[in-house]
Amino acid sequence: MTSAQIPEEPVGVPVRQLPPATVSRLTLYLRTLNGLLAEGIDRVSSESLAESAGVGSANVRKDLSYLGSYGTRGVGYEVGHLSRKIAQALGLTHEWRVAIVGAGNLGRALARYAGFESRGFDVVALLDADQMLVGTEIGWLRVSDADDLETVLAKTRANMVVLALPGGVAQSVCDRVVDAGISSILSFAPVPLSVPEDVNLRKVDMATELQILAYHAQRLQFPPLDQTGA
Ligand SMILES: NC(=O)c1ccc[n+]([C@@H]2O[C@H](COP(=O)([O-])OP(=O)(O)OC[C@H]3O[C@@H](n4cnc5c(N)ncnc54)[C@H](O)[C@@H]3O)[C@@H](O)[C@H]2O)c1
Repeated sequence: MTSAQIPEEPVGVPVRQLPPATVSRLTLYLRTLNGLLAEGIDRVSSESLAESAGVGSANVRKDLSYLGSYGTRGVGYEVGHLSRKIAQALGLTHEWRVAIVGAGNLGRALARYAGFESRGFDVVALLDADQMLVGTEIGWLRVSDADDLETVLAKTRANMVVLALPGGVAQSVCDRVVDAGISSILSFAPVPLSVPEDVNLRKVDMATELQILAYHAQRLQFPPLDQTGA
């Protein structure tokens, strides 16, 4: 069966539970595929998809097989079909409406970033507790009062929340967000947060990422003795 003959999955329902590394790579493939679509290219081989996404071609074939997509030898994958399939598996065919809580340096930068919309995320609200910020315009958003969190989330039909708050208030705001019925939360706060099991919480920790990078940089600079032949 060619990829073009594979029946469509119901919108937004992943074919099966995907390994986390596959989910990360799918986002890379999707970016590449969307670039190809924009250039009017309608076929891609697993090798060139692998190369442009910066992963191995065996990874590509394995990852795409989870979605039921097996390219045709010598013909490759149909770009439009594959991009829709990945978007479905990643849940990107849903309407994601993002509210950012905390309009400080980070929240403002995120709110002004124009790249979310093209990736399927509509930033619909920006909230802060500082009355000097409430009512000011940042990008195309007016900062709402964090006291009105529940009302703003309901009014804007937000279904995803980004916490760009100081650590000290993050848990209490997170609890309110969860009580308001939000089950997808991305936190930048430098503290562990607890949420109920049915809530997806992702944490972005740049300092940890930098530490990991430092570790790898150090290994490159000072390779272990057995690799130098010494
Ligand atoms: N994870 C990362 O990679 C990363 C990188 C940078 C910053 N951070 C963290 O992100 C958070 C935000 O960073 P920042 O530089 O924007 O800080 P900031 O101090 O500039 O902004 C924080 C904002 O939160 C608001 N706030 C405080 N309490 C609130 C509440 N109860 N409800 C709503 N708003 C409230 C403040 O008024 C302020 O505007 C910090 O916790 C910081 O440590 C994380």
